[in-house]
Amino acid sequence: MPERLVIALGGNALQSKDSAPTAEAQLEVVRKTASHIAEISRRGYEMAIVHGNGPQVGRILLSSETARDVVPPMPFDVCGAMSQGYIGYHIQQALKYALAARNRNYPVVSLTTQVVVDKNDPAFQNPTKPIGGFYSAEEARQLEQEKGYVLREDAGRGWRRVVASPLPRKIVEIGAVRLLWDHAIVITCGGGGIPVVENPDGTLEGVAAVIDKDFAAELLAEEVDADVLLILTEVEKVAINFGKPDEKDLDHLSLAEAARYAAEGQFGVGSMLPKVQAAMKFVRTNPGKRAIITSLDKCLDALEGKTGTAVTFA
Ligand SMILES: Nc1ncnc2c1ncn2[C@@H]1O[C@H](COP(=O)(O)OP(=O)(O)O)[C@@H](O)[C@H]1O
Ligand SMILES: NC(=O)OP(=O)(O)O
Repeated sequence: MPERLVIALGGNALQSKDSAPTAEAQLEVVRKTASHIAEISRRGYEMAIVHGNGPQVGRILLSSETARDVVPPMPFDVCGAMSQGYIGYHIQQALKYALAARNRNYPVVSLTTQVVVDKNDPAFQNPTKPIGGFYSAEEARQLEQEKGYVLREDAGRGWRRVVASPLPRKIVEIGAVRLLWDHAIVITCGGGGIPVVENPDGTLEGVAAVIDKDFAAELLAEEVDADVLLILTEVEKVAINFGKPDEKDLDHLSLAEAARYAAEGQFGVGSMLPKVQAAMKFVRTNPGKRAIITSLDKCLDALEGKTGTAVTFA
């Protein structure tokens, strides 16, 4: 049986820090990302792909709000759906090409995916998810006053708008993902999924939030009974004492070690911490399985156990 992967793609798989955040620049980065994913597919793994959307949904929202005198602004959930659509389109197009270059005529499909959140999730009272671009402290103050945004300093890189990031509870389209799994590479739960709440009468309603894509990928991995949750980001390994002279890369983290380091504050809140938490949840629920945190360009070596940080139950 081929190993089944759920791959979570981080920001660097979609955008480069060195270029303007245009659609064209994104497609160029996505083409490189797609060649890594196509190579994973060529080695015989089955997979679904989850991607982030923080920078993209923030910019769509800003465009929509800026043009409010000309066209009615799009609600937040619709902006999330738009980000899912265009990022999925880029990955779908680039991956088809990268697979064909390896003589793999394998279908790729991106699925507009809604993810149910709890409307009483405390995250709605405490926005934490950075979206869009960066501002100076002065611009941030001005935006807070003029537009009522909430902005926070983001890891020494500048100020960013933050929005609620509730936990994913249920993937609405999971039945479609399961049907598609045996026939295609499915791009799903993009941007963590379009956040919706369930009304008492069973109807769904979009809400203003951005779900963490690593947590959504974890839920998906549980739901499709994946063998591996593969979280791809900028760093090859999770470290302790990150950014300090005594920084130490970790090849392996047991659940107990991960919990201890997390309690010590070893993982960046809003960056590495959610990845480690997602990995912990996956192996807690599936004690025989593994989660891997590594960089995009090391993904194959990491799957073969040669690098990356493997998170396992024991
Ligand atoms: N303990 C740690 N070990 C490794 N990287 C860490 C650690 N704490 C924080 N980080 C940072 O977290 C980043 C990954 O988070 P982020 O960039 O938000 O993820 P994403 O790839 O999903 O966009 C790494 O590139 C690194 O800068
Ligand atoms: N939705 C989400 O987690 O996006 P980022 O990975 O871009 O923060």
